[in-house]
Amino acid sequence: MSGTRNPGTGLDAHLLGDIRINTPAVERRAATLPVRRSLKKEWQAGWLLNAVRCIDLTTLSGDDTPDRVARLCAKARQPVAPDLLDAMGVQGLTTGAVCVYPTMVAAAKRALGNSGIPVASVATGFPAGLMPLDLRLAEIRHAVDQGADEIDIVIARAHVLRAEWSALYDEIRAMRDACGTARMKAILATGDLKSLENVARASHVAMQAGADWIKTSTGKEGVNATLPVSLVMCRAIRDHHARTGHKVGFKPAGGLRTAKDAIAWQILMREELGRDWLAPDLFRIGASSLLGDIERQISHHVTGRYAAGYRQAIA
Ligand SMILES: O=C[C@H](O)COP(=O)(O)O
Repeated sequence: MSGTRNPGTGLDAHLLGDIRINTPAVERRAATLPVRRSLKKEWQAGWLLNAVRCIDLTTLSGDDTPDRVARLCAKARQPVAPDLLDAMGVQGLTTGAVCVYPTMVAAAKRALGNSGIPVASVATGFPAGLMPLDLRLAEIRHAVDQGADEIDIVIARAHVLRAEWSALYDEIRAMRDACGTARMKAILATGDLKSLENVARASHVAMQAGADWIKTSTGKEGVNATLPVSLVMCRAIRDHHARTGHKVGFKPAGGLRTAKDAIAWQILMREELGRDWLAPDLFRIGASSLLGDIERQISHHVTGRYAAGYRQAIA
């Protein structure tokens, strides 16, 4: 990530109290986003390649093993078949990061070697976050000791649902301190937060507490990333930038499976936040099974036909 980090601010309770969301207007605007730009074919391929470099290629399963993580890392290093990239004149394409559980960080670091691809680790009792705070902080420190470059924390949803904003702020601030030089993504688990107002409030608290990115979901909630929720989070990011001058990144995650999804979310970034938010330092897509469809579409762009599924064995 280039540039300075978001240092956060004090907790601004007034701002939280003033938040009002016009839900029908948000839903209408979100519905227009996927159809907003009719992309020329060449541009579509460019947007798909950009999506690849912004993917946090993820495995967060109970049956993860170091071997599976090593295979995922091989895919992160070479996310699209070299012949397709050659045909498009593209070199050195990698995913934005790989994202794993803390016990898999060492295996990911080994497999990624000197590729420069960051390892992101979930922590703080992912996905529910229902562990004592000292254990959640210890888990962050463990992941950082293992070599994690980025930490994806989960917030305690109860603090949002009970409007305990200073407790939420203090916890996230302590997590940011425990991360040290590792960049911190704050997962809001928006599917658990009950209202778009709560999504906006939690976004602001996380940014005020120093989150480097705010992220929609763990992938384990009943409802994961949606465009309306993402729109509300992006507007909170825009507002934070206008107030403080600091740019916070955005990471939609959970349920993003198709090349169409990848393009819709990039249009959202472009329309609501601008070009700066289309690069991996400010935009990541958390996904375990998106890359396969993107590669299929790229293959179709280059060869005029869809490749067989076995060519995109992972992700
Ligand atoms: O952070 C990433 C998510 O856990 C991925 O969710 P997914 O498996 O639905 O792509």
